[in-house]
Amino acid sequence: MSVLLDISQVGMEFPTNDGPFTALRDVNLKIRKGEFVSLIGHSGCGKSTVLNIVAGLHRATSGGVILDGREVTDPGPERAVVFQNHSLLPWLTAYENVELAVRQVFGKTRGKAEQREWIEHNLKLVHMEHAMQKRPGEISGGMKQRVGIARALAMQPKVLLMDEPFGALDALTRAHMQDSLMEIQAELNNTVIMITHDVDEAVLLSDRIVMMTNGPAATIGEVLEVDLERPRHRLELAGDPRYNRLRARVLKFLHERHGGSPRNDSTSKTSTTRAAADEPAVHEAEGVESAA
Ligand SMILES: Nc1ncnc2c1ncn2[C@@H]1O[C@H](COP(=O)(O)OP(=O)(O)OP(=O)(O)O)[C@@H](O)[C@H]1O
Repeated sequence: MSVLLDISQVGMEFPTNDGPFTALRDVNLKIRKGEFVSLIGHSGCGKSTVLNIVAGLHRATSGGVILDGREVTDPGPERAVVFQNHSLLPWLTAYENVELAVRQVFGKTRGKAEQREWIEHNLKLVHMEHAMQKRPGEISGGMKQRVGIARALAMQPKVLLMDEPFGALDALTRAHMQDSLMEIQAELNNTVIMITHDVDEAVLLSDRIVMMTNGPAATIGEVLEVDLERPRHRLELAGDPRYNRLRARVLKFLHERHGGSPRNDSTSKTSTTRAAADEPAVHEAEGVESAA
């Protein structure tokens, strides 16, 4: 499989009142088409900065990002972003929020009826067909995130960027959303980069988990291949020793090598000690280049 997204030697310095602050240094990652990659690391290590650079919202101060052969210099519809807080326009219905994005991307190439069909199709994908005419103020947090995901999918992006998309949801809603995302992924095979603080979420959803070191000058510490077959079912995986080894590997990185603890408390359930017995495939940062 060929590389779709190439993050190469990315560094980021922010100007501050105390002089330049180096948030990222030498971030290298190649992502293949159809891959689902999670970024995990302690709060403030630079995950959102990486995502924002890929989105074109920030310009890296060194290195750069190539998407499908073109350098990323500014935001564009081929890189749709789903934020933690839905970012829907409150005065528009769910349908109209998706319509806005569809018009932006397909306004000139698809007729009105075709656009309507496409909007409805994407709202159906996220199980929101029953609430298409509701405004964000009239639906739950999980439903708002579903609309945000429908809006992003409807743009048919080359890469879908998700910044803690389920971080503000309760555990049960979050689990439903993860299952929905896996279903959608099975159907569409999108290329996804998702930031998460939840180790279970990372293992359940990802093909690879990219673990970032603490800042300043954060970089990629390790990359873990999640070679669990799909479809994945959370209940079956809970008793699967491979799942637990992968989970423990991420926890080990977060707790032992880099101190502190991730924000999401679902990470505190399993001890890290079993990871050593039969280590899953882990690449040190340098190995990322050759792995891709
Ligand atoms: N515009 C900015 N100016 C100065 N420093 C910044 C700016 N944006 C981010 N930073 C700093 O860069 C570092 C990385 O921030 P970033 O938001 O990318 O981390 P994160 O891993 O996404 O954090 P969290 O998990 O808490 O969302 C932090 O130390 C942050 O304070």
